[in-house]
Amino acid sequence: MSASNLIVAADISVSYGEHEVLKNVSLCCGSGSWVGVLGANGCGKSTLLRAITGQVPFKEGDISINGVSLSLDPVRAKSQFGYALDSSELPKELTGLQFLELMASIRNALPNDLSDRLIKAFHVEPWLNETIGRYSYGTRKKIGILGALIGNPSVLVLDESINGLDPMSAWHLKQVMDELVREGSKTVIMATHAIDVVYEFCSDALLLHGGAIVRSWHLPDIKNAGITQRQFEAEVMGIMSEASV
Ligand SMILES: Nc1ncnc2c1ncn2[C@@H]1O[C@H](COP(=O)(O)OP(=O)(O)OP(=O)(O)O)[C@@H](O)[C@H]1O
Repeated sequence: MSASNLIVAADISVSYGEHEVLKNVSLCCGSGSWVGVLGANGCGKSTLLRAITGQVPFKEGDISINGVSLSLDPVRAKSQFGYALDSSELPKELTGLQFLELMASIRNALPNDLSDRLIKAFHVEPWLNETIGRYSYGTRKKIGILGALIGNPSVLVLDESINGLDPMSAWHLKQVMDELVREGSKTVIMATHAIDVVYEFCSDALLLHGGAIVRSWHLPDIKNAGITQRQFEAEVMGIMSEASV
């Protein structure tokens, strides 16, 4: 990964009560990287993203976002990323437009070309003056993604954001994320079960199991070595089934 690390997690552990979900996890995501977090249901992918976004406390270690420590300066650290809110976390009583305006006011930002482009590409314009509670699952996902992009943050955190989008919207989202990371100044971290998307678009992949990162890949290296998507998928499945024994 790149020398300029926008997300650094050093030796963090996260528990819900007595249940320890992440154990001494460390990772670095450099600028210009798109990191896919893979793993079986319940392995802790969302928990890792919640720790990175300061929504669950971690024990030991630290997390820094764009060089700002979440423990020492949580407000400034949280201003460094855009997090695509889960459809269940969105304020149902606000219209889509009010939600986007709220995000813009929190981030002291104006709507930018990118949000305008995605609003059109996602075909959400007709919904912007409706309350979010009336949206379909996919439309709520789209508004969450649009909210994350407001203010042009250096770090984008996506939790299963492609899941539930119609194919055209998913295609636009992948293109936009690809363009953003290729510009070189951003990093995207994305929890997903879509191994095909990880193979095609991500620069790096991590596999979580048993509360730990059990394997990581730099995708350009494996592609240069001639490993196909099917072989990559088979390798991931092999490790997941071995790890489950
Ligand atoms: N708020 C919570 N309180 C208690 N336990 C929780 C909470 N959130 C998650 N867990 C537990 O933590 C573990 C990891 O959950 P998490 O949602 O991070 O997994 P995941 O890898 O994102 O799963 P999925 O692929 O199904 O989305 C699970 O055992 C889950 O039951």
